[in-house]
Amino acid sequence: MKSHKQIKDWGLGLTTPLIIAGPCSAETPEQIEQICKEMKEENMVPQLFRAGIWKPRTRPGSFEGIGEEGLKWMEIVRHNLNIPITVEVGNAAHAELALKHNVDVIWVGARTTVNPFAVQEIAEALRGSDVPVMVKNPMNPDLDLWVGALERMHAVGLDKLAAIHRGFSDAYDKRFRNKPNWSMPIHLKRVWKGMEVINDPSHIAGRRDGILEISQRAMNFGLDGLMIETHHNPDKAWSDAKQQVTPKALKEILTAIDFKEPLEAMAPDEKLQDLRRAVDHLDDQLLDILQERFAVIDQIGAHKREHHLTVFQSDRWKDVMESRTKKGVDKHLSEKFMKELLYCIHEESVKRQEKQLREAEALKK
Ligand SMILES: C=C(O[C@@H]1C=C(C(=O)O)C=C[C@H]1O)C(=O)O
Repeated sequence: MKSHKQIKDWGLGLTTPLIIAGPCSAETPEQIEQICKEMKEENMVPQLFRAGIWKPRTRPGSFEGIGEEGLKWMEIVRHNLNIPITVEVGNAAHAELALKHNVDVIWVGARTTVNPFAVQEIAEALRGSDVPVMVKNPMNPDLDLWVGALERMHAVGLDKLAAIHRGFSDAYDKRFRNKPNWSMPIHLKRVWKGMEVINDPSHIAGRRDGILEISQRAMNFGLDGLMIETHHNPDKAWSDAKQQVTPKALKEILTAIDFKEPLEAMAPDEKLQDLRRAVDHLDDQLLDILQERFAVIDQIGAHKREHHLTVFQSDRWKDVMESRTKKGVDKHLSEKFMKELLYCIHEESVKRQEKQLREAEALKK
């Protein structure tokens, strides 16, 4: 897999869990100054200060960001708090301006990640610089698109990379502003070894009282940091008012989180090794059972071929689904898990039987 530099090797003195905080948008020099002041007073200076300078808005008419002027205020923050700064870029012009103002870390937003043209344009604009780039997940849960955006950065020589999980747009589930998909960062870490994923609970929850819970879950899953929108007067913020927290509330949230240790960093103890051996053994049994089940499925397939029957049998399938789901639920397995598992098994069954049919037909010819 592509080699990249992890957050600790970006040369900015950052460590994980990386805490990034700052307002959704830079609004005025006074606003930025006040946030810094309260961060200092609360002894809650993050490792990296964020602010949106250009805001991609769903509909025209809302605040679209202060523009280049805000970058000058950000440079003052760096001086004032003595920490690096990060802003979002959405096109090549933004990227060039960010470099001109020595922004320490650049991030690509979800609405940009979905567009490979825009991502490529940004990558080209950053070519030759050594700036670290964090890529937010695309709006839709498409792992390849996310990985692809990171690859585009890597291909122009940018090797200080990280990802941000900010959740995914969902038409129906309105419990979140952007629904988290915890498997997605785990898959990303699997396909790109060592890729760190920061979590953005502000955009996932969409409301400040949901931030702690989402942050805790992100830490439970082993994500590598948090980006939390912070404003001295959240209710009066020019964008994302509902999801921003004060520096004081940020401190309370961070104090309440139980930060977990990544297990990879230490050797598993005896107890854990024993339990894992038990899991290994059970998985072997599970595979034997599956092998047996598919052997019977193949026999049913042969029977269907002889008797000219279709592979998919809806009444039987409905019965299998309902009875197994109920049995699973009685054994404290979730209904969702049971259905997903059974769908998966059934799909494989009908594919195998259909393949048998195709092969038999090919032999006849
Ligand atoms: C095995 C069969 O073929 C298909 C596979 C099923 C399964 O995996 O349990 C059930 C119904 C069919 O759609 C069958 O007809 O019994």
